[in-house]
Amino acid sequence: MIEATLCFPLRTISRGDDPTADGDDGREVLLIEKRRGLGEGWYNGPGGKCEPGETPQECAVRETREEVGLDVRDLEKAGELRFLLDGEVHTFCHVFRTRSFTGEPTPSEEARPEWVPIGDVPYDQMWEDDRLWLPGVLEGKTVRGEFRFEGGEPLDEAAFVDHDLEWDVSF
Ligand SMILES: Nc1nc2c([nH]c(=O)n2[C@H]2C[C@H](O)[C@@H](COP(=O)(O)OP(=O)(O)OP(=O)(O)O)O2)c(=O)[nH]1
Repeated sequence: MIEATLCFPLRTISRGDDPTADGDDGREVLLIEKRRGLGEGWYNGPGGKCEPGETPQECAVRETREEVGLDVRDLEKAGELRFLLDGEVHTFCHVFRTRSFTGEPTPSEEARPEWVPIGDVPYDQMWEDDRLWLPGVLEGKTVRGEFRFEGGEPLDEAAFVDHDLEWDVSF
């Protein structure tokens, strides 16, 4: 089983009197367009696999720095997601969010970062399950989820079959 993390940096920008502004109140999330590996070509949060001896928080901080050059702090645990492939746990993913960071998002070989208004998150260019749990995570909720895929490796080519979700959990 792979242990992995995702980190969603959040900010609120001032939109002044912009009449075209939608209902996000200027709230944005830093997404990446993944340039290689699992989920290549899709949008996601920064993140990746935990290294031996590393806590999930340490992993999320390291991956965010490596992928987009942002130093995140004060991570808040927002979710635990289990991805099953053909009945076996394939990946256990810890999800974090934070409003504390320093640095400027910078592209790397792995990722192209982009601030996205939370009402414009491109769910049609993301893992199929993300539309089920990410909106709640971006609204400040906590979630525990299980997502079942079938069809063999790699996970990002398997078919998403069904899921269970529990909201407002404590970690
Ligand atoms: N949003 C979202 N993320 C997912 C899903 N399934 C899944 O593995 N992930 C995440 C967990 C990890 O952060 C990431 C995959 O790990 P990774 O980025 O290290 O994978 P990789 O193959 O590129 O690995 P590497 O060689 O670069 O270390 O994708 C999903 O359904 N939705």
